[in-house]
Amino acid sequence: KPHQFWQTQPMPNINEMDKLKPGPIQLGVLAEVRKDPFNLIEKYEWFNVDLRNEEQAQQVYTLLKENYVEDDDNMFRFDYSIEFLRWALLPPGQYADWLVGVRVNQKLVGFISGIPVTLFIENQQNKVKMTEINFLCVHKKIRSNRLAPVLIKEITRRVHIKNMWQAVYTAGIVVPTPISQTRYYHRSLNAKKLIEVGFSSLSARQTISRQQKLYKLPEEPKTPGLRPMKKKDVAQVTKLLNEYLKNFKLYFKYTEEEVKHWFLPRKDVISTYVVEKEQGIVTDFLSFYNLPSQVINNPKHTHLKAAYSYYNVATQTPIVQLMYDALILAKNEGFDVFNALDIMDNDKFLKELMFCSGDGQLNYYLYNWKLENDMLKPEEIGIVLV
Ligand SMILES: COc1cccc(CC(=N)NC(=O)c2cccnc2OC2CCNCC2)c1
Repeated sequence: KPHQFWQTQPMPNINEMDKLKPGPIQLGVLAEVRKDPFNLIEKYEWFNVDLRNEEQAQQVYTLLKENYVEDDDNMFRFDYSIEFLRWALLPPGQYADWLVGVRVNQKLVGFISGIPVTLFIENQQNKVKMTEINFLCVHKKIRSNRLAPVLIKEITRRVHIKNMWQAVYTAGIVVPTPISQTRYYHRSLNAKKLIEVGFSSLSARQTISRQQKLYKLPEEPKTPGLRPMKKKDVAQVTKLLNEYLKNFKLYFKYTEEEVKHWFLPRKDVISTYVVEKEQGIVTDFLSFYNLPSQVINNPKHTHLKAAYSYYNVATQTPIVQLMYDALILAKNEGFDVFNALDIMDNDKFLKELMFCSGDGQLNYYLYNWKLENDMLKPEEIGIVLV
C-alpha cells in the first residue's frame, strides 16, 4: 500500500480536506509525548551528532556524500561540505538532540535534522514556532529496514517534547500532501563543463562554442555600489529582508542575530552582496549558497559547482539587473551553473536571464497544519531551504 506511513500522520488527505478549518490538524498534548526514544532494531542505536566535533562531522559528511539525494537520472549526488552543514544545522537557538543519528558498530547509517524556526503562515496572526526538517538520509545498503519512518517519528517526538507541533520541509518526491509544487530552473555559467558532465545536452543545430557565446556574461557586475555584505550591513539587511518577506504567505521573520548567521559571507558556503549607492544606505541585496554535486562516474570531472539562489531583495535596483549581477558574481566565484526555484519573485527574471527549466520539481510540506486553500502558488512561498 502506498504511503502506509504517511496515512498515519496528521497531514490533510484528499477526502477530509474540506472538513478541516485552517490551523493545526491535531492539538498536541505535552503530557502524552513519549519520554523515551522509539525502539530500534537489534544493534542499531540513537546518537546525537555534535557537528562541532571534527570526527562526527566527517561521519555525517561521508554518509550524505555517498547516500543522499541524487537527480532523477542518478548522474549527480549532492555533496554538502562540512562547513556548509555547520552553517545549515548550527543556527542560533539550535537544540543538541535535533541532529539525530543512528549508528551500528560506531558507524553512522542514518541521519535526520531539525532546526528551530518561527514561520508566518498566510497572515501575521499565524506566527508558529516549529522545526525545519532536512537531511533525512539512510545508508543505501540498509534501505529496506523501514529506518526512515523511525527517524521521522523520533525527531517528531523530540520536537513535540519541546511543545512544538508543526514542521516545514521539502522533498523531490510527492507524499501526502504538498502545500506547493515548485519547479527548479538553472542558468548555464560554464556551458562547456555542463555538456561534458551531461547536465546539458546539445541539439543537432547547437555547438559548444555557440552555447558559450549564448550564455557569455560581462566580466564585472553592472550595479554601482555592489559589494560583499559586511557586519555593519546587518541592521539594514534585516529590515530590508523582513519587509520584503511580508509579501508572501509563508515566510520566516529574522532577528539581527539570525541575519548574521544566515547572510554574512562564509567562503565556499554562502555569498551575500549588498548595493550601497549612496554613502551608508543599503537599498538591495542578493545571496546564493554553494552546493556542489558529485558527478557519478564521469571520466573528466568529479564535481559540478552549483550556486543556488537564496534570498534577493531589490527595492531600488530592477530585479532583473540585480540577478544578472548575481550570475556574473557566481561565474566569477567559479560556479558552473546557477539554480533557482520559481518561488517568491523569481519568475520575474527566470525567462529574461535565460534560465532553463529543470526536469523535476521540489515539493514544500507543512506538517500538522491545514491551509485556507490547501495549496499555495510557488510565488506565494517566501522560504528557501538548503
Ligand atoms: C545537479 O545535481 C543534483 C543533485 C541532486 C539532485 C538534483 C535535482 C534536485 N533535486 N534539485 C533540487 O532539489 C533543487 C533545485 C533547485 C533549487 N534547489 C534545489 O534543492 C535545494 C533545496 C532543497 N534541498 C536540496 C537543495 C540535482
